[in-house]
Amino acid sequence: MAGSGVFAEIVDRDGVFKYYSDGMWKTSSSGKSVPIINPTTRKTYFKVQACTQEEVNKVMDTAKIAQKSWARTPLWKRAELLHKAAAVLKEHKAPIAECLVKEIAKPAKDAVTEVVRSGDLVSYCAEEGVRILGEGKFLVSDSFPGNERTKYCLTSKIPLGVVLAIPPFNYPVNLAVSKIAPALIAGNSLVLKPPTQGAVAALHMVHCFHLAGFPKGLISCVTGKGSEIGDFLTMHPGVNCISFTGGDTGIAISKKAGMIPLQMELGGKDACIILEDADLDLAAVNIVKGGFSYSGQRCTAVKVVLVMESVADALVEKVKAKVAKLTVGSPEDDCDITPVVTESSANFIEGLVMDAKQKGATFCQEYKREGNLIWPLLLDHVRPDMRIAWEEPFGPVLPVIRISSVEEGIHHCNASNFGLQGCIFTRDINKAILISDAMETGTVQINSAPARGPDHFPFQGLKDSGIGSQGITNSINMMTKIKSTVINLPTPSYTMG
Ligand SMILES: NC(=O)C1=CN([C@@H]2O[C@H](COP(=O)(O)OP(=O)(O)OC[C@H]3O[C@@H](n4cnc5c(N)ncnc54)[C@H](OP(=O)(O)O)[C@@H]3O)[C@@H](O)[C@H]2O)C=CC1
Ligand SMILES: O=C(O)[C@H](O)COP(=O)(O)O
Repeated sequence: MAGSGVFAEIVDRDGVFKYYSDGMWKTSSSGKSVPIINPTTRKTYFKVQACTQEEVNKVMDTAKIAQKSWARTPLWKRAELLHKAAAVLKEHKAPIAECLVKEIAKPAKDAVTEVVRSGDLVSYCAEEGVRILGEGKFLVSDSFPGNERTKYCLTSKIPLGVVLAIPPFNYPVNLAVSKIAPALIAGNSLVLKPPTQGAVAALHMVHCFHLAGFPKGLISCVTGKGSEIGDFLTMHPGVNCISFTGGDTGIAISKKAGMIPLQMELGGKDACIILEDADLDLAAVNIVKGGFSYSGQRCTAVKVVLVMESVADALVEKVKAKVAKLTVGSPEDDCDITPVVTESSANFIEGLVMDAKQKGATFCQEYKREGNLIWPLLLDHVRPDMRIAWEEPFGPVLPVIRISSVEEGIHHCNASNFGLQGCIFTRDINKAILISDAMETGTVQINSAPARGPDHFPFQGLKDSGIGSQGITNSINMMTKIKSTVINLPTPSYTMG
């Protein structure tokens, strides 16, 4: 049960969940709260604090102070605390998963998986951090022309300072720890601004770090609508790095942020290219899993199928048969398709569907919606003049475009403003590599649906899909900078005896 047991201290007497600052759970002086609407019932289920700018300033001050002593904490001790946090997270997976079910309508099983995956990510990050931060580089001057060996250069990876983490609603725990753990193992302090939908799950996750015994002020969590408190956070002079996952908001942030490192993972329009020699059964399984998991609310979801005309009828029939077996209903019942996160999201999705209808797409199922719940919909014979061919529905609606050549498929994929992932189904590995090399996306999956996991794989978006690269190792490195220390010898010294 949310806010009970060890979590009782994170909620106030009025049932409003507190924010976390200076190692304590606090009620905001704003006297205002932000409602979290259960996507299934469309009624307020939780409330969180609407933090003030003054409270953000205080958080930044304590983060800056705490980071200085944290940077003097041995790597093995940092890792030890992260392992403890991972264990606490997993121990309390049930109440945290329940929050995900109520706040973002994540199917119960997937919700538990997200929390366990997050614990595993934190532990892997602890081990990886000890390894890669425990070594640097040693260079000698005479490797460059004209130099004797009179200089030794020692390089090490040093922390950036205060890292601001802003995760999205669809993974409010996993995409939070994917920023928190690398920041901490690298010696930074961390300020978290969770998504409104998913904030209570995130607060429970933060409490697990609190219970693990991290130093006061090192980790903070401020809540409030991104549209109200977001700019103050991302433009705050106390922030030394921003790691953001979400939509076009990230593009706006990148234009406002100062001279600081940015890690952005944004939207996607992941294309699935089906060649004539593809295993259509395998492709159909992956298209349904990739296109409809968590009701399509994943940046790595399959967002458009580009299928060779000669096999299109057969593929569409296979996909239709699998779509018909998807269960539709409440996340508590572990249905495959659950309500999308907000009414505005459902309205946006409906707009794309109506546009496709008006322009003549073939509806493989009747369009059906009840509140935020939209039944899975496959649209065939989609054409490039339809919005759904290019825009990201972030919902259970999947367009199929029939192509007459592989080049046409690659062209459509590369004409998108997005460049996150893509996938190819073919039995010819040579063709797969050629197409993969031609696709302007950060990742290409061969014979499987796009996916970010496993979480140690490098994960990056090109074009409007992001800045920099995620994945545990890349995130750790991105949250450090290099420092060189040069020892100057009075005379050349060669170590060859
Ligand atoms: N690449 C990915 O993995 C994801 C992409 N998306 C894309 O984004 C779209 C919208 O999803 P959503 O989660 O609402 O994404 P948003 O980009 O709107 O929100 C992502 C995060 O940014 C916060 N935020 C909002 N405005 C600001 C601001 N001005 N400054 C700082 N932070 C801000 C949000 O807080 P708050 O919730 O309080 O607004 C949330 O924590 C989706 O339809 C999808 O296209 C969404 C999720 C994941
Ligand atoms: O932001 C997202 O939607 C996630 O990065 C997708 O992660 P997944 O591929 O593991 O679901």
